[in-house]
Amino acid sequence: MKLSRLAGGSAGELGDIDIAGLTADSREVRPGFLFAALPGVRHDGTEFVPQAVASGAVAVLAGRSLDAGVPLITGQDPRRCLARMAARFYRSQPETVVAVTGTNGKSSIVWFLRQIWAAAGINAACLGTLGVTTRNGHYPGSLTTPDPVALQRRAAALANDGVTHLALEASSHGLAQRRLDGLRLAAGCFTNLSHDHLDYHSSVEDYLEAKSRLFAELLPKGAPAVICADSEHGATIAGRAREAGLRVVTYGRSGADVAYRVLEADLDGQHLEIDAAGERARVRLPLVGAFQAENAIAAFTLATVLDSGRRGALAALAGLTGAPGRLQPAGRSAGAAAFIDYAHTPEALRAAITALRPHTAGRIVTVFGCGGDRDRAKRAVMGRIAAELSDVAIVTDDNPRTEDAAAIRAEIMAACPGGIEIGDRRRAIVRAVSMLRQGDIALIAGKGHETGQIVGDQVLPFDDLSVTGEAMEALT
Ligand SMILES: CC(=O)N[C@H]1[C@@H](OP(=O)(O)OP(=O)(O)OC[C@H]2O[C@@H](n3ccc(=O)[nH]c3=O)[C@H](O)[C@@H]2O)O[C@H](CO)[C@@H](O)[C@@H]1O[C@H](C)C(=O)N[C@@H](C)C(=O)N[C@H](CCC(=O)O)C(=O)O
Ligand SMILES: Nc1ncnc2c1ncn2[C@@H]1O[C@H](COP(=O)(O)OP(=O)(O)OP(=O)(O)O)[C@@H](O)[C@H]1O
Ligand SMILES: N[C@H](CCC[C@H](N)C(=O)O)C(=O)O
Ligand SMILES: [Mg+2]
Repeated sequence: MKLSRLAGGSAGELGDIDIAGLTADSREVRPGFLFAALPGVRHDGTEFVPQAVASGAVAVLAGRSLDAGVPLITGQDPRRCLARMAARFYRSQPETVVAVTGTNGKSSIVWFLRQIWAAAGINAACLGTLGVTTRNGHYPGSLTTPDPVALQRRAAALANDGVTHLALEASSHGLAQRRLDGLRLAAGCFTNLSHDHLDYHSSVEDYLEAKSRLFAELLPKGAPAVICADSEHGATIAGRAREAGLRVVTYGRSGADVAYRVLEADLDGQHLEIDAAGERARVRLPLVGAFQAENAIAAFTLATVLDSGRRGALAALAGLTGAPGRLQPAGRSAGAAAFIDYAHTPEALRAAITALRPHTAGRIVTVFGCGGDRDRAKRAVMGRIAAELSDVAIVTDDNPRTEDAAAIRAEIMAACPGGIEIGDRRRAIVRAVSMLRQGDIALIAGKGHETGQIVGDQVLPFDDLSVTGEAMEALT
């Protein structure tokens, strides 16, 4: 593609060069590429311009003027320019793209929405922490919201494969770093906001600001903003959405547009009563836990506010398959049950333990830890929540990464009175399961679908689901 077209006409007389690809990483530059020199957390990408040019970059995008020795495009917001260039470069995207943001629930909602669409015969995909899922299969990914070049490349590949509907996760990093700024969005969803990533965002306000970009800046006027009415920050986001000319739609126990209540719950699912568009319906959701009902209702609201019929969407709820690692059953024996869950934030841990409480007359034994090289402030809070809400709390290792695992556990233990410390995750799980008596539940939290444990720079194979399942089988 010609540089002038790629730049949206802003490259002036230098725009006749052909651009073969684009990247923000000098190590990935190939001959004929445009290199985007972006300001980062650790480096300023302009440091790498000489290296990029030496590797064959024929144009540079930067936030300020500099002597690159090749045509230079400057923009005040180079991350946004890169996202838009990537969209022009890869050209297509699925017709309907929905972005879901919030601290918790994103992966679950996009996972459910894809299934509701698929049940209506739509060729749909979802993209996020769990990777990309289409009707043809599942492709693992690494980031929740990929960088804009990878994201636009993927969106185009999906569209070229006939995918018309895409539900994707908009992480706060992704929104702050403009990774989604090249997409044409049809609707947005806000779930909730609670303590997370305060190592990256300077304050809760800054974190909320990143999330609100989806509504204030990215969605086109008139698009639906689907917001959880039960969330503390829902009203703030709804205000921002209205100011931006969006159509606010709320869901939840107190939702104005889609309201629901749980009538009955057991270890295999729950009966919901749903009020939407002046009609009341009952559905059996084959998933456990209050937060899963909330996420399923979010997906139902998104589907119906766009183009899916209400009746089909209700029927699809009854057939939903849970997202891997989200309150996923991991075995039942001797009258006890075990679940694994991806709760790695304080509110998620609270939601997971609270979700299981109505399902047991017995005790809840919680196994959890905290990841290294991540927000330290959440460790004590998670310790307190686990101690308060569970009957037994076992503190173990999550992904220590480059930190000292014992030091992470000590920060949790300091706020987890009565907690039992077992660093080795397998031993912690086996111990938790061995404590179970008739009616008890074990909750193995923090790693959900992950299949490795990150220790230093190594990823050691580890899977909560199979370790817990084996321990449950051995329980008599
Ligand atoms: C903290 C964070 O979000 N970092 C992202 C950020 O990197 P950075 O600001 O640290 O980059 P940097 O190292 O300072 O370098 C600045 C620039 O120079 C470039 N560079 C760097 C070195 C070099 O040799 N050559 C070169 O060109 C880098 O590619 C970058 O563009 O910008 C990079 C490129 O634009 C991203 O790839 C990188 O994501 C890294 C991989 C990452 O791990 N991000 C995680 C924390 C993340 O985004 N997580 C979210 C949230 C998940 C959740 O909600 O739980 C996600 O969406 O997954
Ligand atoms: N609606 C919700 N309210 C509160 N907690 C929730 C909700 N949905 C999910 N959770 C908790 O958050 C965990 C992660 O859920 P999910 O993967 O759907 O969220 P996410 O926003 O994609 O998270 P991440 O940012 O880590 O990708 C769940 O395992 C559960 O513990
Ligand atoms: N996307 C999140 C996942 C955290 C998962 C948890 N197991 C941990 O390692 O803290 C992160 O990278 O912060
Ligand atoms: Mg996710």
